[in-house]
Amino acid sequence: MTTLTIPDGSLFGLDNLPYGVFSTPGAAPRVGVRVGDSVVDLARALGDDVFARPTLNPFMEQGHRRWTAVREQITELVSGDVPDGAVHPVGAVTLHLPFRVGDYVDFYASEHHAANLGRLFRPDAAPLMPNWKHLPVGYHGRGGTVVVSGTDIVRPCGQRKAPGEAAPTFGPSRRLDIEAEMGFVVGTGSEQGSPVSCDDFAERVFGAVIVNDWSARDIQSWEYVPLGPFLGKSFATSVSPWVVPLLALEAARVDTPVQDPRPLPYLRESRAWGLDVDMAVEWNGQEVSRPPYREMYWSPAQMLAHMTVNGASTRAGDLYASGTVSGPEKGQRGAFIELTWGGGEPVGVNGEERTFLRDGDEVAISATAPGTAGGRIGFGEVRGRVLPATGAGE
Ligand SMILES: O=C(O)/C=C/C(=O)CC(=O)CC(=O)O
Ligand SMILES: [Ca+2]
Ligand SMILES: [Mg+2]
Repeated sequence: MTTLTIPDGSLFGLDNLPYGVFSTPGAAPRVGVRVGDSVVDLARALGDDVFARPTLNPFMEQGHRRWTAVREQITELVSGDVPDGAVHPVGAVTLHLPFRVGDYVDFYASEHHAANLGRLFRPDAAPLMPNWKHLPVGYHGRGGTVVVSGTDIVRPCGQRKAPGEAAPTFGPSRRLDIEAEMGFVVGTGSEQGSPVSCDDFAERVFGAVIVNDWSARDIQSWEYVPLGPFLGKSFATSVSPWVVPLLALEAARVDTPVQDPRPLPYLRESRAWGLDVDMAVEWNGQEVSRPPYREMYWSPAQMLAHMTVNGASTRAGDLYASGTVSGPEKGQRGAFIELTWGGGEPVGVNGEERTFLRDGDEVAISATAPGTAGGRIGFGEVRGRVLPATGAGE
């Protein structure tokens, strides 16, 4: 038997217990839970084959009651002894995409981000569109290109047209950007024709991850009218490898900002699901921004209610992201297009003036929140490096 030790101040204490999918050399990927700097092999530790699978989906499909029971079982287990061979140092395992991604939706829930992008993309219009305070605006993204942290991102090619140019040219994006977001993973799906209410959010959603919605701004600004983001974003979306259960976020729950006008009844929550999550963005190892999730106007419960109010079904593994997290201050902006105001106000990164991403650049987004034990819990990070464009000439 092995006794687990949790370092003092660890962001992965017993009040966190995030799930991931890991492998050791020569063994198939399976579900693990992170405790301190260790990964506990749940199939071995709990003797349940639902965890001997390469994704969290089968476990998530078992539903909320089972998620609560397993969390209690794990707490008991790791407070005592864990069977030998069921514990691995986190540095010795490979972490995989933790769930099979179904549909992917991206919202636009930060008022600060939406207003800033409005000013940058549509300088002649009001910063916020008339619908923005009535519904959580979103678009359907591409679930098949969601990748786990650590996956390299090849610079996308596409049609680009700068404002002064008469016609588009084809080639590698010159304005490759990030978007720091939180993502929510549906655990138990819902039937077509059965909207999910705001108050059923915790029953349906298994947990949260950090998302980087890589965005090619030059491709985006040319293609997006009138149907919205398409190839400028669908080439890759990165997620962190640990899914923090919603059950671990009780102490992080806060009110959303005042919503005025009052939302329609289907968007009303008995108690708001704002989240007091602090995010940080590092560009080539230097922190450039600290986006505050608590500033998000729409809650993830409202997003789920909106996404299903027309009767659209959901499935285990569906992912929906919050939209870029930006606060009111400059140092709280979650995208480089905002941070550098369209590339016109470079930021200093390791002594260089930088605007958009260059080949070889690496971005890491991390997040923490208050835990139920009085300290903080961590989401880990989502990291990705930009590789040069391949295969496509101009
Ligand atoms: O305002 C626009 O035209 C575009 C906005 C975005 O690119 C943002 C988006 O993907 C949603 C978000 O992350 O907030
Ligand atoms: Ca986005
Ligand atoms: Mg994307």
